[in-house]
Amino acid sequence: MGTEQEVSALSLESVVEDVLHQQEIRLSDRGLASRKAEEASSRRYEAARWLRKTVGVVGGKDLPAEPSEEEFRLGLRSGIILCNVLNRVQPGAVPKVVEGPSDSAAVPDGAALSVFQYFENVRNFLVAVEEMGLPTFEASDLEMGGKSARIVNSVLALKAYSDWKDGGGSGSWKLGGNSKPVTSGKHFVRRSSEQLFMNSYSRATSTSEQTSHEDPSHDLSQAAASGSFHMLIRQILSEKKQEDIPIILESIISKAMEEFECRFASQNVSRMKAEPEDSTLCSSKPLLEDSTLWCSSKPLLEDSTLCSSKPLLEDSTCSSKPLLETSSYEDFKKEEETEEIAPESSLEELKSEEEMEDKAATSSSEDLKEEEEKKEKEENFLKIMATAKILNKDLEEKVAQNKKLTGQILKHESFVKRQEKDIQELKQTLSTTKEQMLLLQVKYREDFGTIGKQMYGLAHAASGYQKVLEENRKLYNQVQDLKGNIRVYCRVRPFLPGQPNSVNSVGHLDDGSITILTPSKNGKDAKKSFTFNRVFSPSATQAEVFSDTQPLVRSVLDGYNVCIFAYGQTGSGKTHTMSGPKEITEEGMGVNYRALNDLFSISKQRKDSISYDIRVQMIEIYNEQVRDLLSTDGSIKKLEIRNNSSNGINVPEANLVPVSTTSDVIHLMNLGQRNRAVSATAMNDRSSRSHSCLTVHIQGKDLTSGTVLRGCMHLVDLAGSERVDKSEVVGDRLKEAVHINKSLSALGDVISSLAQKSQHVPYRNSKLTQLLQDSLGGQAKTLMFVHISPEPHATVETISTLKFAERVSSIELGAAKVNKDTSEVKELKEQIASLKEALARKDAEEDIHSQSSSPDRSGLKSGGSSCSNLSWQGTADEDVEGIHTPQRSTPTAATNPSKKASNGVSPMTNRPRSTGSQDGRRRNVGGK
Ligand SMILES: Nc1ncnc2c1ncn2[C@@H]1O[C@H](COP(=O)(O)OP(=O)(O)OP(=O)(O)O)[C@@H](O)[C@H]1O
Repeated sequence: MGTEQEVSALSLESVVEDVLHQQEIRLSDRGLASRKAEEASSRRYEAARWLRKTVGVVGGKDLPAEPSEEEFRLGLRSGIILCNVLNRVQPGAVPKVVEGPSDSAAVPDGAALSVFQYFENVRNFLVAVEEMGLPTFEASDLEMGGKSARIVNSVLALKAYSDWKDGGGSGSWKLGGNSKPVTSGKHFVRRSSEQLFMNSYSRATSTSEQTSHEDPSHDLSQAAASGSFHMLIRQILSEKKQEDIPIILESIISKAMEEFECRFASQNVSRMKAEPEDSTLCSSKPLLEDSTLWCSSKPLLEDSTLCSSKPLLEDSTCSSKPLLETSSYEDFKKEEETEEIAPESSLEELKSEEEMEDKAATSSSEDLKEEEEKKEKEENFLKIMATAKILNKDLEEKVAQNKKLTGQILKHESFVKRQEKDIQELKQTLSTTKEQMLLLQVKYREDFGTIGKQMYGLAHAASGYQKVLEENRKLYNQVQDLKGNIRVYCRVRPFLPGQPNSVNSVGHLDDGSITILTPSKNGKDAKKSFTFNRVFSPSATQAEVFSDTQPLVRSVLDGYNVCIFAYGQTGSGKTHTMSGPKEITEEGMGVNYRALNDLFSISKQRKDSISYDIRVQMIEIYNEQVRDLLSTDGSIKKLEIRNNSSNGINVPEANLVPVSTTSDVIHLMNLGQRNRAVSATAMNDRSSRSHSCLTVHIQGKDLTSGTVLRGCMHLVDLAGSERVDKSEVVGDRLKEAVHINKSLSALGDVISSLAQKSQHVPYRNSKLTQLLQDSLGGQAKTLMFVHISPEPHATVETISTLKFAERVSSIELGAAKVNKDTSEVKELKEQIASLKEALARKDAEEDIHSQSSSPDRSGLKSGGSSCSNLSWQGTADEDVEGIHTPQRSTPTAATNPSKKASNGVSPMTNRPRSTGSQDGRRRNVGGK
């Protein structure tokens, strides 16, 4: 509200100020102001000189002879000079003059007590002067600058009165030359002097508390007098309601306008009525003219409504007080008449009147000017009216705007109400939604519970499915085991660095089959496909290769015999698969290392239930000689292979080294590699010139039952078959190649026999077949890695190799059996052994006894020996098929002439051996 009030007040004030300012500018344009100033100065000097002359120095301070307006005002401010001079003129007029300090400068102007006392003086002076019927002024005129004119007038009137009195006081005294009897009482209708003073005083000390807000026009007059129009408007509006402001402002303006119009009308009437007596009225009342002029130059601020602040104006011009004061032209006329019927004037007075008339005549031109000025003032007034109308219009517009704003506020209010209603509805919806959410949560929880149960069932079913799958796999393996098929994995070597690799003999390859291309052939001969248990591409890693081998390796710990052997053409990657590259890295480690590491970790896992003893042998068959690769004394001993060993060790003379860590294995492998016969050939710069065999012997004792499990694993890296024309070997290398090829050929024969389920299997045709007899024809689990090279020039050997592998994979060995000795079997074995020993001892004793009693019996004995030998020979015969050829040869040659034929020459003789071999195998199984 404050801002709007201020704006309204300011706009109103600015309009008024603007008009006043324009008026002043016009006045100054005509030099009126300067003229008035000159006139005022001369009158002031006159008054000052008279005062000085009459009272001299009063209150310790002299009044200058020609004081400035300020000096004049300040000089009389204490009222002492005024009271003194009045007492001189009219002794006793002011009974008590309050004297101030001798030096008024010593007391600050603002000292409250002094000021109050001074007001007392001034008040007394003004009352007295009023009583004398002389012109007065207002106490506040002494306080404010620019207000000395009325003081001067009053002083000069007193002077005139004094002069009149000094002149004898005859006749009636008249201000300005017109006789005016002091004793005749009041010559002008006026309010009481007390009221006059109080009005003056109240304005001088007016505060906001003293201002009535009930009547805006009154406030207007008050404020205009105090010069704080802006403050007033603000004050009026401060306590009003927003919607009342335009109405109040409108009321102020309309009152102002009414006042203007009234005044304007009054002025016109006044002028019209004054015109016939213009010469007398105007010429005889210079003071009145001044006042009129002053009054009309301040139409708004100091108009008739503000008359209370202009006693002089009230006194002199009724026309300026049409509303509040009762003075009017009629009154004025009456007074004039009263004056006219006053006591007769003296001759001098008449003279003076004549002079005045003359003066009036001479000043007629000035009157004309005055008339023009008045007209101009009227025009100005009309302009002010127009401005006021514009202001009114502005106000009306503002009222309209206010109404519009009020409408908008109402709209907003209804909008806010709607919003509140919406919010309530939303809150309702929210609470409903919350409830629904809670219900949903409960339902979801239930659903989740149900889903959880179902999931659990599914998981159970899934695990069951996994179990079934596992079972299937087991069953498949069991079928494989029962059939005793030799597993065959095929691995294709990648092209070696620097080799031309644009043409590849391997056409197609997947997990279980491989197709070899023969570009030289056409038609269906150009492609040959083979199927194996597993086919590894050239990119297969060592780890991938081993992962498929791992289950087989682990079965050693369960008491099975396992044989893994690498077969292939020279340079096809056999050594790489079994041992790894020349520089062994963790990723490059071959099956040998990985298998042993795996055995170690499993045995550690089972250490609480089974105690394992792991030992290794490493031998090679070089030029048909068995050599110990773990020999540390540098001597290469020729070793024998025995297949009837009860402890499963076929080469008992070879070093059997216990191992328990990977580093042990690495150490042994390095030793074996160093001892192995390796040479560079045209096909392979590090060609193995021997078959090497790493044999792992494991014995596990069940810590609970005492059952002993024995497993044996042969990890064989065969020497590569080579076409000597291609390998370009001569001398020792050629001899090696011949032996290698011969042993591989013997292996091929054994495989063929086994594949054809021949009754005779020629194991003893080579050391290699003798060594692998248990694995190829026994209860072992056997895996062959068949290696091929991708080079096209090796295609013939590749196809031949793969055909051989196919034959191997068709071999059915029968179910592998666990080498498990229960304690009862052990006992029985021991009993058999002791009985055999006892029988042998008895036989020996009997032999000695019969030889000593009868020489003929020696031949019988020999025959008996032969039987017994037969009996032994049966075992020996097994040895013939197996290992103990030297032991076997002597008794066989001596006791069984057909033995020679049994060396694979005659199928007839071969059959019982073969059966014996099969029986031996069975016995061996029984023995185990
Ligand atoms: N899978 C393979 N990845 C990378 N290189 C291989 C792979 N197989 C073999 N080689 C490399 O081929 C070369 C011949 O391999 P390796 O010596 O193992 O053949 P081999 O069949 O043992 O030969 P030989 O019968 O003459 O002893 C070696 O340099 C070997 O590192």
